[in-house]
Parts: sequence; C-alpha cells; structure tokens
Amino acid sequence: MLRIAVQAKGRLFEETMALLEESDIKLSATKRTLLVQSTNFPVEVLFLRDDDIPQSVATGVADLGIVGENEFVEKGEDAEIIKRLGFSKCRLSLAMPKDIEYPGVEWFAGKKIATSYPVILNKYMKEKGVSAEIHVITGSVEVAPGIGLADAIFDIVSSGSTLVSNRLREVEVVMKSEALLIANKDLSDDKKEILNELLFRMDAVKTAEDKKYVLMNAPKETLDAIVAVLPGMKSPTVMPLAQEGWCSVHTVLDEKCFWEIIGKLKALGAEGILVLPIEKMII
Ligand SMILES: Nc1ncnc2c1ncn2[C@@H]1O[C@H](COP(=O)(O)OP(=O)(O)OP(=O)(O)O)[C@@H](O)[C@H]1O
Ligand SMILES: O=P(O)(O)OC[C@H]1O[C@H](OP(=O)(O)OP(=O)(O)O)[C@H](O)[C@@H]1O
Ligand SMILES: [Mg+2]
Repeated sequence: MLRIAVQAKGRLFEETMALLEESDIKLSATKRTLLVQSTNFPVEVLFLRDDDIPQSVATGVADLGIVGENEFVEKGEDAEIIKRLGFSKCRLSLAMPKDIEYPGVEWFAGKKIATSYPVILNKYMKEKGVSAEIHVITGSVEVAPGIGLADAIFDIVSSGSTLVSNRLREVEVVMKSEALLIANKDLSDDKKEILNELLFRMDAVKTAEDKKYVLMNAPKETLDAIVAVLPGMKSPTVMPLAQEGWCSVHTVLDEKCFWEIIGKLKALGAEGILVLPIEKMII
C-alpha cells in the first residue's frame, strides 16, 4: 500500500483529484475523511494542508506527495522530485506600489517586505546583496502595503489580477512553480513497484492531454499530400470510403500545431473533419 499526501482543499485540490481519477484510481470517499483508501488500486490518500506535505513525505508519514514547487522549496525537506505535473502553474514575485518608480532590485534595500515565503526570499536577497526586512504573514499578503504593514510584497502571482486590484506592480520574478509529485527517498521495492504502475498511468493521461484524435474524409488525388502534412506519426490509418475516389484518414494531432495543420488539410480538400479528445495514450 502506497500513501499519497495531497492538499485537502485549495488551489491544488481539484487537479490533483482529477489526475488520480483519470489514472483510474477510485476513492471510496473524499469529503471530511483524512485518510481514504482506493477501492481498486493499492494506494491510500492522505488529505493535508499543503504546508505539511513536504515534511510528511520526507519523514515517511506519506510515501508520495503532490505539492506546489514553491512550498517544496520553501520547506527544504529532503524528498525526491519524481515528476513535474504541469498544473497549478504560478510564479513567486516581488511586487511594489505601482505609482513608485522602480530603479532595480536595490530599491528593496532597507524596505519591509511581507511574505509567506521567507526562506526563498531571504536566499534571493542574499544572492542580490540587498538587505531588507522580511515580515512573515500567512495570507492576504497583497493587502500589506495598502494598510501600511509593509513597503512591498513577495508572493504568488498567476494572472496578476490580485496585484492589480491592490495597486501593486510585479517587478522581479524570483521563481516559477508548478505542482510536483514528490516521494520519500527510502521506498521499499514493493512500494516502488506500485509507484511505477502509478507513473505509467499518469504518463498515459499526460501524454493524451494535449493530443486530439482527428478523422477526415480525403480525396484520393490529394491523399499523398495530406499524409505528408500530418506530423510525427509512423503512418495515419487510411481506409476506403463507399464513395469512389474518397478515403477516410485517422490520425493523432498535437494541440499546439492543430489549427495550422487543419488549415492545410482543408486547403488540400479534406472534408468532414472530426476532432475527438483522447482519454489515455500509451506510447
Ligand atoms: N493563483 C494561482 N494560480 C496557480 N497556482 C496557484 C495559485 N495560487 C496558488 N497556487 C499554487 O497552489 C498551491 C496551493 O495554494 P493555496 O492558495 O490553495 O494554498 P494554501 O492557502 O496555503 O492552502 P492550505 O490550506 O493547504 O495551506 C500554492 O502553493 C501554489 O503552488
Ligand atoms: O495572480 P492571481 O491570478 O491574482 O493569483 C494570485 C493569488 O492567488 C493566490 O491566492 P488565492 O486566490 O488562492 O487565495 P488565498 O490567498 O486564500 O490562498 C495567491 O496567494 C495570490 O494571492
Ligand atoms: Mg498552505
């Protein structure tokens, strides 16, 4: 049995649960229970505050954890990063009142900076050779300058709208962050085997995420040109249609180059293009 520590509620919760569900890990209950067993896979899920996840994994209370990189780095606990999960993407930035001119990082010298990430901020300031007063608060960091609690802040930024609504301006990006899968460094062989199966499933979900299954009707005279436009596949599936001179082409397309390729396919006479999501992809 492998125990995974995940955030009980907050910014990581929904995508963490979606990843487990898409990996076909069914849970008997998820509400108001701290420890929930899977009904179809040898894992149990421990619901914690994200602050406590790095330590629970480092000490072996949990075998795995899903936590923001910012929190993992801040806590400095000894656990292994197994996989970058690509969700809850954000950055840790320094921000200051938007109406004041910003000459460079030396502006922060002697200033009071409110943050929930003192370790990361302290390290950055040392590297820059700037000495500032770090004021630790656990939430609502962005309001600190407006109420005279600090001159500036160091906090999570994603869309930037919280900064804007507090009349702040992002001036230095200190680190980028995303959700991480972390593991205890001393997993038994049995646990490693379960982890490998879990990774196999997660990879199949992740690989499928930015791919689409595309079907189209293609005129036979442009078929070679259509096949040449389709990238990265060994060969698309080509099947004859009942209508003379036409065939059906099935392939997998990367979402990134999707619109560009669809445009070329249409120009080559492809019709009836169907685009379907892919649930899992094993390559
Ligand atoms: N606006 C955002 N956009 C994207 N990711 C975010 C955003 N805010 C936070 N995150 C990421 O999600 C993690 C959890 O954020 P959340 O705000 O839920 O934490 P919290 O309030 O400390 O929760 P907890 O109650 O578990 O301690 C952060 O550490 C960060 O990695
Ligand atoms: O750049 P933005 O898109 O505005 O996101 C940044 C905000 O998101 C997070 O807070 P959250 O909304 O999770 O609330 P919290 O302070 O209660 O954690 C974070 O602490 C920032 O305040
Ligand atoms: Mg927290």
